[in-house]
Amino acid sequence: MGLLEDLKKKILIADGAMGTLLYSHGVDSCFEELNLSKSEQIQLIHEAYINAGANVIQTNTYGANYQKLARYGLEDQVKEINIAGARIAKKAASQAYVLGTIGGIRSFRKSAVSIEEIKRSFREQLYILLNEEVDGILLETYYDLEEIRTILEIARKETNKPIVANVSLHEIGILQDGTHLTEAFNQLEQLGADVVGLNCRLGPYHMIRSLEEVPIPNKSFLSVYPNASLPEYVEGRLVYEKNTKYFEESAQHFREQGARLIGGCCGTTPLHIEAISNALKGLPPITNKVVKKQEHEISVKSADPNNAPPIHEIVKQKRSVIVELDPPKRLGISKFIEGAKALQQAGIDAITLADNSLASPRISNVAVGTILKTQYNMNPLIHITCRDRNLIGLQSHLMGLHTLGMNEVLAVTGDPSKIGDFPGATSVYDLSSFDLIGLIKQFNEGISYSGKPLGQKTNFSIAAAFNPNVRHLDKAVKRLEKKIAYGADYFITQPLFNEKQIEDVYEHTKHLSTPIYVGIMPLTSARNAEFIHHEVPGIKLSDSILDRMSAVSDNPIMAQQEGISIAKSLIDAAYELFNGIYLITPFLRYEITVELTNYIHAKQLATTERKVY
Ligand SMILES: Cc1cc2nc3c(=O)[nH]c(=O)nc-3n(C[C@H](O)[C@H](O)[C@H](O)COP(=O)(O)OP(=O)(O)OC[C@H]3O[C@@H](n4cnc5c(N)ncnc54)[C@H](O)[C@@H]3O)c2cc1C
Ligand code: MET
Ligand SMILES: [Zn+2]
Repeated sequence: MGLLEDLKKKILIADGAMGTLLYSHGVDSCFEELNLSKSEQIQLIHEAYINAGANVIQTNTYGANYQKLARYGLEDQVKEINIAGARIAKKAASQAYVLGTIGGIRSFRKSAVSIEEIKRSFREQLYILLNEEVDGILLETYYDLEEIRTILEIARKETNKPIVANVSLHEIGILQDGTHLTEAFNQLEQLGADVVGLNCRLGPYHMIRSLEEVPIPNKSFLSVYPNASLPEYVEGRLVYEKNTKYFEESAQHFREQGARLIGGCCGTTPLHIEAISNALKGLPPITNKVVKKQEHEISVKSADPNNAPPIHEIVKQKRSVIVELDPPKRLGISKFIEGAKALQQAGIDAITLADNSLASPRISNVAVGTILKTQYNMNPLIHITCRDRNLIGLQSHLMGLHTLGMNEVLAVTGDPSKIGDFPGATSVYDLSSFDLIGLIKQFNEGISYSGKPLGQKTNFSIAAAFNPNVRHLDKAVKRLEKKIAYGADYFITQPLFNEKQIEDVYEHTKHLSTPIYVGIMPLTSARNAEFIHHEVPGIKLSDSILDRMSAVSDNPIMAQQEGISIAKSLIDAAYELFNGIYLITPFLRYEITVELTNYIHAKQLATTERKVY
């Protein structure tokens, strides 16, 4: 009799957690290494699950791959650890089937490990486990559909043994990339999974609700390995509920949803497995069920469109000036408001508000942006960094901006904390700038990161950063192309200080139809020029600019005038080639950026309009 033949006829009980059980026993190191150093402890756990009623157990090899073992410096022991894991489980198994388990590597951070590295590490573990003649392969805790699809394809080519493919959900019925569970199961079935199912992250309640939306698969069997509950922090440790009675009831519901392989994931213990086993004793599997309508099919309506056209449309059609005026570093905003009003009067298209630029805290750009918008009818463009907010904070921030009707955003990585006022502060970087652009684009489709409907579509016009102050402009342009692919509507550059460089940027980007605002930052003194030249990564001033500023180093008024005059020459160069100019106001000296705005508008009157971007 094989595992699949058994599943045709009956419900099989699987085992529960290994990792969290060891953790609850005080183990805080690499769980899989215990296959070598404490094999009896692992064997006792397998036996406890079998005594509790498990017909199917899994090897203690969930994280025994190159990538995860490397965190403990154990990457050269992949072979020994997997061999030992398989042998211990087989020794404990008696009548039970032994699945060789291979856990997912990516969690929600797609870019962390490349698909090539994942393939390599998967193949290595797979061959070892197959070589040890396990009864089947268990793929578990895959948040990333691309990852499990890729490795399932590899596994299916390598073996005819049963493969169980378990994904982990982000929300009820929905995977991280927004795919509905029914669709995910279909794909896994088509790629040859014999059993498809769910494990980890959610407890029985959310898994049952998820399965309610999924038909019983045609060709494969359904598995479910819920966590015991949501975890709680108690005295610094994660603790799950000891809810065995609840597991008895839940087991009945899993059966009603068509599950045939039922076990547990994090937080479950032999007592949970005993509860499931008792609840289902002698009960046949269900073959038919009524499928509930998918909850996330709520129609998504567009939010009220903003009256002003988005910036990327404006700059496609006409010359456009946007000006950065940073929120103050100290409390009190009267000078800031004065500056904003002066720039508004000068006729700029948007005022851009940095997000703690140079990694130093400033008054929240949303706070000052709200005042500008609601009290002065201005159009704030909000910079958003990935540095200061985790995924939860970013989504909340975006929903807040939409609610306030602020649709202009610039998605950037953010300057590193090291350069700012608090060099020890944590930098979050849950998302890269690419991911953030992609997330905002997805918001425009009305879908959150997890694939959950937002109830409305947002109208964000998405700017992205372009840093041409790099050694290889080609590479920077490749990043632009990638940002466009992720959904960037237009670009804003770092300040440029060299006419020749502006031409280079044009030559390298003229194949793109995405508009670019060229950054111009007026220098304010010779020291300011020296600092930028020598200390700001990537930025180099031309010799002539350094000389010009140095010549007026004794006279602050003349230095400011010289800075403005240099900025005008740079504007002249940019004006020839680009529709968009992005002026950066130094140290809240808005009179400088007002003067430059007036200069651009005067040029505009004097020259014939040309449509270039
Ligand atoms: C218009 C504009 C506004 C900004 N506003 C803010 C702000 O409000 N707050 C703030 O903290 N920071 C701000 N920044 C700074 C920005 O976050 C940093 O310059 C950051 O290092 C790059 O951001 P990015 O979004 O361009 O990142 P990415 O293009 O995603 O770059 C990320 C990383 O890759 C590196 N990189 C970029 N290009 C290349 C290349 N060609 N080759 C190799 N490596 C490369 C970068 O150095 C960076 O470490 C702004 C930058 C610009 C251009
Ligand atoms: N089944 C494995 C274990 O219990 C994986 C859990 S999901 C992080 O250790
Ligand atoms: Zn788990």
